[in-house]
Parts: sequence; structure tokens; C-alpha cells
Amino acid sequence: MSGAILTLNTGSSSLKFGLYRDAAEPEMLLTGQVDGLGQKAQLVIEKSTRTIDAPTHESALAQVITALRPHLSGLTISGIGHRIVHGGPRFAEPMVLTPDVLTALAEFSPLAPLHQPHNLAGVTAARAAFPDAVQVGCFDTAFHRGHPWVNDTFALPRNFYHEGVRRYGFHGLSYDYITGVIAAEDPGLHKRKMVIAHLGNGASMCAVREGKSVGSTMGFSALDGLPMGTRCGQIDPGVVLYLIEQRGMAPSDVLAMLYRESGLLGLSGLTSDMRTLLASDAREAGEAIDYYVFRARREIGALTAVLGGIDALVFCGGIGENASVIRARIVEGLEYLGIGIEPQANLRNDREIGSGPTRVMVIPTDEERIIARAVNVALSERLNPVS
Ligand SMILES: Nc1ncnc2c1ncn2[C@@H]1O[C@H](COP(=O)(O)OP(=O)(O)O)[C@@H](O)[C@H]1O
Ligand SMILES: CC(=O)OP(=O)(O)O
Ligand SMILES: [Mg+2]
Repeated sequence: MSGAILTLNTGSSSLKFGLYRDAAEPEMLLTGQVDGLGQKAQLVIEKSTRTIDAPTHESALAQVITALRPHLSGLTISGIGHRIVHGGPRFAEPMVLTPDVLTALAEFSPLAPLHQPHNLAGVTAARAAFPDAVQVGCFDTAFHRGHPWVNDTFALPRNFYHEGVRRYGFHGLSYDYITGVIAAEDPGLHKRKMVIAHLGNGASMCAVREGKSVGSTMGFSALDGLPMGTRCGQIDPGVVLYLIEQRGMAPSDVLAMLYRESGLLGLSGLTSDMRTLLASDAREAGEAIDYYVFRARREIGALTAVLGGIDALVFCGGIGENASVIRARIVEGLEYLGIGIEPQANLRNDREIGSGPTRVMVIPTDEERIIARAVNVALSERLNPVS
């Protein structure tokens, strides 16, 4: 029997998983995912795709564990790594998920309702299926923890900051992976200034200097910044007050609207899925895309100002890695930042797609690998025994 690591990454619309042989650089044995959660879901494992009935993350996970069983012969799952979206002010380094840690993490569920409850339910399900495995949590907020105070705070009375009302930033496992790739492939660039655009179903951008986050478009919750599949992105807080005070909406309905009914879905009235919007002739689909690219371009400008320049713009995430049209539209008019795109390279999703002095890159992200590495470290150190 050889030791293996399972990784679970519960996104807002997908559940990605990976099986690795345990090693300092974990050897990937297989990866897969369930896409389109909440609708008719597709389970992709190895090269096979099938439609499953998975209305919830929990039911998807149960079917993933069943589908994995035939692939586990000769392997012992010694560690399971989980993407945990919110670590709050307390958790940054990967942690062994003891019952106490899980209780503390559940307190952040209201701050990331599309993710945290599913992340934690994944831990419970994984523990039941593999009771002897060490469960390790890796936090999406961790990459941003050292960012400057001006990016960490809101201009509210100070006691709120101390209470934990801060700009945390998310997609940190993705940014960690991308900066790691750049450090390995191009140490010179790693020392410089870049904006990384993680454009998936959730979306954010991060300003990175010398490999460290100095600013992010996401803040206290995973709602802020760019418009997303179903989330509104940046919004005037006066709108929220209006909805509650003038329209008499219940706070829970406002929450549901901002997280689940807004963004590309809300603007188009059709879908949260960028592929479907791009294929649609509807005027509203086009307008949703117009807003998406406008806000993305605006944030690149803002984060470049935070950095005082830009040496590379990096695209990742489902849209960033695959949607050449969206990349091309986002960078329109950014020549003043030295940013241009070479059309053929862009169409091919090449690693380097820039045509100007600023590098423009497409780097497929791999949050699972970051999680697998953290599990390997936890297994080797066995710092905190599972309680
Ligand atoms: N070839 C493609 N062209 C345009 N959009 C794409 C393409 N492939 C994936 N996407 C979009 O990527 C988004 C999902 O991103 P992903 O990072 O996989 O999601 P999650 O945040 O749930 O992990 C969806 O909007 C999907 O339509
Ligand atoms: C934090 C977040 O938005 O994650 P995802 O992109 O997986 O929805
Ligand atoms: Mg994602």
C-alpha cells in the first residue's frame, strides 16, 4: 500500500478533486470535477464524463467518493486537503482540521455563504468516508494576510477592524500557485509587479509585488470587486440600505440576491455561464459581457496604480484560461500600460499572449496542487495530531 492524498476544492459552482501519491512534490494520479452544481451536473473523472443528479455540493461529494473507490486499490488515503475559503483573522497557514478548528471556521460561514458551509460539509463527509486520514485545511485568504493596512481596512470606526471587519481577499491558493510557477520559470519577473486576474465563476484580481499580495479586488466577503457568475461585485453600500429601508427587503433576501441572482446572471437574465453568454445573440447577454469587461479593465487600472506600474498581466480561472474573446476585450485600450495582445497567440491560449512591453500571460491555475503540497507537509511534520 502506498500513501495517497485526496484534495477537495469546493467552488461556488464546481467541486474539483485530485488524487496524488504522497511525495514532497505530490505525483498527480487523477483529477476530476463536478461542474454545473445546482443544475444538471457533469461528473468528469479520468477521461469519462457523465451527467449526475447533484442538486447540492453534499450530494455531489458523496458521488465523487463512490466514483473514486475503484481508483484506490493499492493506495491508502493518508491525508485529505480541503480548500477552505475563509480563514478569518486567525488562520493563515494550512491547519490540521480538529473539531475546535472546525467550530471556529464555521463562524465565518456568513461571510462566504456560497463556499464555507460546503467546504466544512466536505470535511465532515471526507472524515466519515476516510476516518483514518488527516484532514488539512488550506485557506483562500492566506495569500493576502501580509498585504498593507490600507488595503486591509475599511474607513469605518476602528473597533470594526479589531472585530475582524477587514478586506481579506480570496482566491489565495490560485495566486499562490501562479506566483510559484512564475518564481520557478522566471525568477526575474517574480521580483517585479504584476496583476493576476483569476476569472472563474468567482472572480478577483490581485496586485502582486515581489511575489506578495499588496492589493486585491475582493474584500470582507467573496462579493466585492469584479462582477461574477451570480455575485454583484463592487456595489455602493447605499444600494443595500435602499433595498432594506425603502424596498423593505428582508436582509436574507438581499443576501440571496447579491450572491445568487446578480452578476452575469442578473444582468443577462439568462445564465451565469460565460460560454452560454458568448454564444447568445440576446442584447442582455451582450450587455452583461460589456459590464464584465468594463469592470475588469477598470480594476486592472486601479491595481496598476497600487503597484506603481505593471510588468505582467496574468489570466487564470475558467474564463481567464479559455475565453480569448474576453481577454481581448478586457485589454482593449490598455496600450497606455504597455498592454496589447497578439491575436493568434491569444486564440491558442498560449502562455505568452502579449504584443507590447508588458507581459500578458495565460497560466492554468492549480489550486489542488497547492493543497496537496500542504497535506504532504502536514503528513511529514504531523504537527497536530487529529483529535
Ligand atoms: N472555453 C470557455 N470559454 C468561455 N468561458 C469558459 C470556457 N471554459 C470555461 N468557461 C467559464 O469559466 C467559468 C467557470 O470557471 P471555473 O474557474 O471553472 O469555476 P469555479 O469558480 O466554480 O471553480 C464559467 O463561467 C464558464 O463558462
Ligand atoms: C472565493 C471564490 O469566489 O471562489 P470561487 O471562484 O471558487 O467561487
Ligand atoms: Mg474557482
